[in-house]
Amino acid sequence: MLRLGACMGCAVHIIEPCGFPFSVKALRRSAMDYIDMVTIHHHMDWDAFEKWCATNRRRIVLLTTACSQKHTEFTYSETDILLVGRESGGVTDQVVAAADGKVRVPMQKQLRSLNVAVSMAMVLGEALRQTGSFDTLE
Ligand SMILES: C[S@@+](CC[C@H](N)C(=O)[O-])C[C@H]1O[C@@H](n2cnc3c(N)ncnc32)[C@H](O)[C@@H]1O
Repeated sequence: MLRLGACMGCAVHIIEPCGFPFSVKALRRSAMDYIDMVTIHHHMDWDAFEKWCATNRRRIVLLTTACSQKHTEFTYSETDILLVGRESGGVTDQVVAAADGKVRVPMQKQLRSLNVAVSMAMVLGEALRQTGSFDTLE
């Protein structure tokens, strides 16, 4: 995800409690030198993240299998925050309630879900395409 953010020029927000020990050292191990090329916002809890979004007038667009809106039928803005849940447990009801929009990547009916990074890459790709942001990349 950090590599995706670095390559696409998108900031990454990490909200505690996250599913892995957060430290620059640990992130550097997995994201290698890409970590120096991505802006990381680290929020101590959900309330802090929501406050940041309100202060910075950001819309929260939740990626979830539990909605009917296809990710290709949603209209994105450049300042949207695309939010994914935990690999293990998804998101809480509080997070679902706070989302300004929800999108689902269509899948084969009998399967449960994509993984976090793959679903994010697909939705981010559509958002970047719609907002013309790919034009600013090489
Ligand atoms: C592995 S899934 C979580 C599975 C978890 N057991 C659940 O029931 O939510 C991790 C995250 O990836 C995202 N995700 C996975 N597949 C998706 C899809 N088809 N459409 C939208 N988001 C998806 C969601 O944000 C989800 O919270």
